[in-house]
Amino acid sequence: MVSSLKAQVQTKVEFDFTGEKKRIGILGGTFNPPHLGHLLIAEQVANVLDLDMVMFMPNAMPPHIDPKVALDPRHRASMVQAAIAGNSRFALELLEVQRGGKSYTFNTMLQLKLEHPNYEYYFIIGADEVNYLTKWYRIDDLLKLVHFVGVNRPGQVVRTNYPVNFVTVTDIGISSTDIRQRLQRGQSIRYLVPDMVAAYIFENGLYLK
Ligand SMILES: Nc1ncnc2c1ncn2[C@@H]1O[C@H](COP(=O)(O)OP(=O)(O)OP(=O)(O)O)[C@@H](O)[C@H]1O
Ligand SMILES: O=C(O)c1ccc[n+]([C@@H]2O[C@H](COP(=O)([O-])O)[C@@H](O)[C@H]2O)c1
Repeated sequence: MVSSLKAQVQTKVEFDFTGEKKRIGILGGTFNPPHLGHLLIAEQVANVLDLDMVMFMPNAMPPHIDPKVALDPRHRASMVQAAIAGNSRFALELLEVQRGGKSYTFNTMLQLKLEHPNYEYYFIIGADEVNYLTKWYRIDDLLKLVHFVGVNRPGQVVRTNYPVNFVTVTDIGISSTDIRQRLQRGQSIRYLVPDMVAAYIFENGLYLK
């Protein structure tokens, strides 16, 4: 599968010849802004699945979201960097931000899989996104590149025929939408996001209108 798709990769690929095997979680997101729900699901999935790392991967342009709603990717990436600071198992993956344009996960994972053929990738998604997989770009091909890991999200009942491995995490009803709305109303976001993310938001005057 991977070799037959090599020709489709437009971007520069750096191959990994070490042959090292790793179990890598990917938490892709718009992170507009990142919040404690993201950190919690990454931590708990990493523990249950014994992952070596979880890469937090902000998208450039979310494929199916109004791009006007999402902040500049550089701000979102900076906030992710602030959010994951201090956790040695978490890292920032900038591939989509650097590539720019619409961030289709198939294109991204194809490139990562070519670079690291010995890594097993576990793509973590919340229950809302599990229900949406039918709409993802080249979903059947993507399923050959990654294992999907679904997690529960309050208010979301999962219905899917796709092969998703479910990990039960502590229910946490935080969303970026709610945080943006609180900021617009002048309400506190303390304890919803890490302090460093709140500081970044206030220093840069984000989400005020
Ligand atoms: N509280 C949560 N519980 C479980 N999964 C979550 C939670 N928050 C986000 N996720 C999952 O994390 C991934 C990235 O989420 P995203 O950055 O879009 O945040 P969001 O809170 O869903 O944002 P928005 O409210 O703007 O849609 C998605 O797969 C999403 O389902
Ligand atoms: O590739 C697709 O078609 C696709 C469609 C919807 C979402 N995604 C990815 O799923 C992740 C979570 O998306 P979101 O919109 O909930 O932030 C993020 O990495 C998106 O780029 C990918």
